[in-house]
Amino acid sequence: MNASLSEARPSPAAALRTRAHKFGGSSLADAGRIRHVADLLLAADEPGQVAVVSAMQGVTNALIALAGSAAGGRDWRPDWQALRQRHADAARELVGDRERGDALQAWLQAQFDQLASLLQAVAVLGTPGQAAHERIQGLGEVWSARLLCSHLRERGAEHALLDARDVLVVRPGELGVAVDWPRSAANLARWRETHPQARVVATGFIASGEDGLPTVLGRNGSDYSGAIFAALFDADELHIWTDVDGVLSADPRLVPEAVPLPALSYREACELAYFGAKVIHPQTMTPAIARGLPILIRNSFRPEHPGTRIDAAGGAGGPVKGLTLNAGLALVSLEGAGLIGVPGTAERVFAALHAARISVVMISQGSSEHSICCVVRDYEAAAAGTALARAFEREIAAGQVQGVQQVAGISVLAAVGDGMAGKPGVAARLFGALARARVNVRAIAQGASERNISVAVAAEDATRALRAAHAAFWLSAQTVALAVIGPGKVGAALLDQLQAAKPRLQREAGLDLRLRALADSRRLWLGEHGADGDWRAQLEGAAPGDLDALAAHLLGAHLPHAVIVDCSASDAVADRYAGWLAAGIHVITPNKHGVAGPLPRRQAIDAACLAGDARLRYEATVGAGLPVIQTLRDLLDTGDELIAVEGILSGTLAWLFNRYDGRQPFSALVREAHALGYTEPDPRDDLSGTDVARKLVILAREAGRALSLDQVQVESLVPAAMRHGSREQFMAGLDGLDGPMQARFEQARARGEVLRYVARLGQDGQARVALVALPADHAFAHLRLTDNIVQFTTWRYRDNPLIVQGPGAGPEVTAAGVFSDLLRLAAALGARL
Ligand SMILES: NC(=O)C1=CN([C@@H]2O[C@H](COP(=O)(O)OP(=O)(O)OC[C@H]3O[C@@H](n4cnc5c(N)ncnc54)[C@H](O)[C@@H]3O)[C@@H](O)[C@H]2O)C=CC1
Ligand SMILES: N[C@@H](CC=O)C(=O)O
Repeated sequence: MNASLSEARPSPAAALRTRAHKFGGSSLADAGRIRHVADLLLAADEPGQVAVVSAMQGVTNALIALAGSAAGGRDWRPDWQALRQRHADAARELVGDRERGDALQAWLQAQFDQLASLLQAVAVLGTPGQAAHERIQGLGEVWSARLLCSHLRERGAEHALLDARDVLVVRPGELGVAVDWPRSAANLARWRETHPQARVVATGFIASGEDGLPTVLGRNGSDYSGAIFAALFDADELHIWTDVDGVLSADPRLVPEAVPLPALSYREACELAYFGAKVIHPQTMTPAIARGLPILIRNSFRPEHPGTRIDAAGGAGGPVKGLTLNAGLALVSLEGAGLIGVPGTAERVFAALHAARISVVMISQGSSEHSICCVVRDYEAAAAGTALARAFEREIAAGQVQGVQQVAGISVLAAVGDGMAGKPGVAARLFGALARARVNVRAIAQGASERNISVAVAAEDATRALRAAHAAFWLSAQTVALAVIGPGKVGAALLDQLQAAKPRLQREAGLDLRLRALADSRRLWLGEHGADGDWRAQLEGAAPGDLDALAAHLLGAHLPHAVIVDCSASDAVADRYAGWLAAGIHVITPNKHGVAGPLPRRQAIDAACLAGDARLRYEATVGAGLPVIQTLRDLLDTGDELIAVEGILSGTLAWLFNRYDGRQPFSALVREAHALGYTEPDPRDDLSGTDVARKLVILAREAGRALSLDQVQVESLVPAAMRHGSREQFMAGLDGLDGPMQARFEQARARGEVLRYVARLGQDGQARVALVALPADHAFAHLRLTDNIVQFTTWRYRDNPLIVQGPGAGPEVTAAGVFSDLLRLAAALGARL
């Protein structure tokens, strides 16, 4: 707040003669803000200074409302009184000197009395009339300029006060008011004779018409005044002070990650402004562009921020500087064989729209000339349709044109940047991002200047489209809306890993993994901005909820990408994958029920993936964090042929038989494995061989074999009597395993062999998982802890199988496998990984 203008952006002092400043209403909201503006002006090291001001925040609207009340016969006095009081209070705070203060209060009272007289006249007439309306609207600037100037003088400054109505002459033009430059310059020269001060405060927004009556410059008029006075005073720079850090890369209400742009060319600024960037109006720039005058957009609340510099060069940057979104539009199109190769069609379309006084936002015509379409404002679509139907009445009647189609609810997304010109791949990047965000493009336009690519999309997709495009051009992180189901052992480890990695991923990979939903078997937590902080606490306070709500919440976020990570072992959750994928939600899981489940379910899942762009990743289902599936996929994708798979696919069973030496009960080891998080939630899934069989099914299916779980020969280690009942009952009766296991162990030992639970998928299609006794020097006899080993015998690796080996169970390694899947997916979605 204390930084001065010159500290904020040093200018070559020797070269600088005059700097123009324009302060918007938010910079002059109250006495405190006006004082701050004075601080900035007084601290500026500039020989000449012109400060052009808007009315205090909200005052112009209040004046328009007062005129409306008076014209409508309503009592305007309370609002008039409130406005008077607001200015009187500000004056009291800004001017402490009794004499000056009294003079200012008297001047204000006279101003408000004049306003009251005007309002009385309006009330009598029942309409303000154009002249009175313009006079009333522009009073706010007269008052704010006087307040600022009086305050500056109170602080010893010598600022002159310029009422723009005494100098600036404008006339109505096709594109708004046009300046009468010669007359205005002559008026200024005359005014200067009596006001030679180097520093001036001038009113924005207002001017005189050619008839000498007060008038206003229209929307964004104060910015325009800033540029006009900058030109009239022959300033070197125009600083437009507002309440944001310059022109942002996108509307921050739609893209909270939008970033301030350091530099723009005039053309880029015009394109962005035209398509909705609110900071600067193109008209504002015309006097500046004509003189090559740099415009700086700066934040009066943060003067130390450099803001955005707009000049002819535009500065460096990526191919796309910013994105805008124009809402409330409609598509109007004309289609038919009667348009092909007929000269003058476009002319007739635009002549008809011009005659109906409809402004065209965007135009698109394919080279086949079979159709031509325009985007117009929603509220003008019906009139546009009627105008075109009338213009092509003959062709429509003859069936050469199929009538006029209208589609409401359209938004236009525009990517803008001088750097797009001549750079291949920019459009591809934009359209790729939109495709991955599931956004359908209705129409496209790109001018030959290649400075703007505009796409028409359905309004409901617009925010998602904008965010996807924003991330695609590295203007912000690639944002992924994430839900985690099943924060048990693996899920909790994953969530902790995600939380720890989040800042680094955001910083280094431009990836924002935003946790927006969490569900376990009892509770559902849904969040708006991501569970930054303690996810355990979020879940703790959560209520029951269903997974439909979770999916709807993810999709409703307008974030480009939605991912569900299922870390449950639930069959019911896996049953939803196909639906989620079809809805465009990516799924990542270590849960085997989806990919190893019944064939029809798996086929539905695969079909959903094929039909859309959503992906399913499940590396951790086999081998936890080991790259088992990826290895097999790479072999097959490069043309190899799977002959057989053999290995130890259960971390739990590997650990149990690596550890079991007959001296301690087998059941004690099972309890330990369960506590260490190696086993399935129900350890019978491991001991029965079902978990291993599922993994074999997953690998077989990966190789294109339609294997089902019931086709796998499975040897269960769970005695028949212990197969039913709850998990708790099973765990309580675990000792029942000890006798049979001890016996098998002793038999093997007597032969010098070891026990290992081995899975095998043969060339003949036979799939078998069983406990086998192996010679003590067998490769499978020398594994450690939870090590899995998977031997792929393929056509290329037929003499010596390719082996993947390493820890195959445990929450941390499994979570890491799931996380890697998520990052690979994010990379495919456009993150810099
Ligand atoms: N532990 C390991 O080493 C490995 C585990 N996996 C798989 O990871 C998954 C998770 O295993 P753990 O974390 O050990 O299990 P866990 O029992 O610790 O956690 C399961 C979580 O799922 C939740 N859940 C269960 N049914 C649900 C439902 N219908 N809706 C929502 N949430 C539900 C539970 O509330 C719990 O939070 C399993 O599918 C397992 O096969 C895969 C590879 C290795
Ligand atoms: N319980 C399983 C966990 C991984 O799938 C195992 O032990 O391998």
